[in-house]
Amino acid sequence: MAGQHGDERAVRDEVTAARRVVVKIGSSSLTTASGGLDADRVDALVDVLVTAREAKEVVLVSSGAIAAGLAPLGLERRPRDLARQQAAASVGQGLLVARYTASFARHGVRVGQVLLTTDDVSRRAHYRNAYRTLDKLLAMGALPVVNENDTVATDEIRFGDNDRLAALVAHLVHADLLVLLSDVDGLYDGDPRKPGTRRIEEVAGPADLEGVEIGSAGRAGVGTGGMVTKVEAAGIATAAGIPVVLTSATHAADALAGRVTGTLFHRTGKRSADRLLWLAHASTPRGALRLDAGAVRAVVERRTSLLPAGLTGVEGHFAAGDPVDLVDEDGVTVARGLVNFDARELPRLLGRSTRELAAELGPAYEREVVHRDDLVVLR
Ligand SMILES: Nc1ncnc2c1ncn2[C@@H]1O[C@H](COP(=O)(O)OP(=O)(O)O)[C@@H](O)[C@H]1O
Ligand SMILES: N[C@@H](CCC(=O)OP(=O)(O)O)C(=O)O
Repeated sequence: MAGQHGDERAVRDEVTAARRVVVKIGSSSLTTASGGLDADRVDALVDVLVTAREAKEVVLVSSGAIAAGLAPLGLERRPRDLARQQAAASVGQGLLVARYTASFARHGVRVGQVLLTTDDVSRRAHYRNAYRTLDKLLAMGALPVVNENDTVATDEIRFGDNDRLAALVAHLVHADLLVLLSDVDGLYDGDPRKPGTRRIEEVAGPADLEGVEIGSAGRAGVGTGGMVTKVEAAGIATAAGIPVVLTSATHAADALAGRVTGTLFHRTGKRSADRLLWLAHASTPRGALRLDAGAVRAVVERRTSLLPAGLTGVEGHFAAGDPVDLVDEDGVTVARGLVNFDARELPRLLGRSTRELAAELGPAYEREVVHRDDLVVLR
């Protein structure tokens, strides 16, 4: 696929010119074979990021909290249960950030730790706040080090992998480039441990991924999603207008300087309305609202708010502000949105006009069930 696309040069130029970059590094690139953080590898990454900062603003999304916490807690491998993973993350996150703080301090650079959950990025007030904090850190010359807030995230609301988190952070901070660093130097057309597989140099769109065997985590055993989550993350970022370079940590300097390395994913879409990307990819629906055919047309085609008149059913236990799926009469999900009512309030509103409800129950009931600004169409 290399060189087949006429706009390759233009995309490479964009990569070189990127002013704000999100770099994500996986656990497998930060740990030693025997477990624990590898100070030399952290230092090597930090040196590259410090050089990149001469021309760009850099946000680092770093995994490694769980991996760093294993040895200090006497664990031989990554535990499967959430509670022990969270205990390891709690111990490891402190060690990880201490390591980055010391390593960046060699260059006089301050780091700021930012721990995010899915709620922080799918609810409007939290989203704005996360953006403001990251933007301010950059403006004040500090380097944000982002990770998921592993110790408080429950199974339902976890990202679980930092690849998708990195794609969403790239969108959140309005980055012009996402660099995913792993222990493998790009996307291969099959499991790179098998002889005969080849690195794919460019992915111009989903068609270039047909027939590619995208496998799970590698031999280090400390990573989570393998290539699957990296390709998903690249899909999210490129659809939102951000090109992605996927390569190994050892090629980080090349990637950041715009030299040809790893796999380059071209952007496939334009920058989308801010928070809605998070709503589609970061939130877990807490319930479902069933819509009649007229409401489906209004929401999907005319992009209007969802009113109680178009509702025919409610499922799940959710509170006002939670993400819910909007499903059609056949049960197919057509959109996702943040609902303005608790689940228990909705049954009495089904099929009623807002005017009728306001007259009967008071002006608070004149509001939309889901406002169009809080709604993302999924089909
Ligand atoms: N098609 C593929 N191309 C490249 N790597 C792949 C592919 N399929 C599976 N992998 C595996 O994915 C691993 C990277 O994922 P992971 O271990 O989760 O890394 P990280 O800790 O960097 O997030 C590689 O080491 C590789 O063995
Ligand atoms: N938040 C977790 C990250 C999990 C994760 O995505 O790991 P990886 O696949 O190595 O990027 C941690 O810090 O251990």
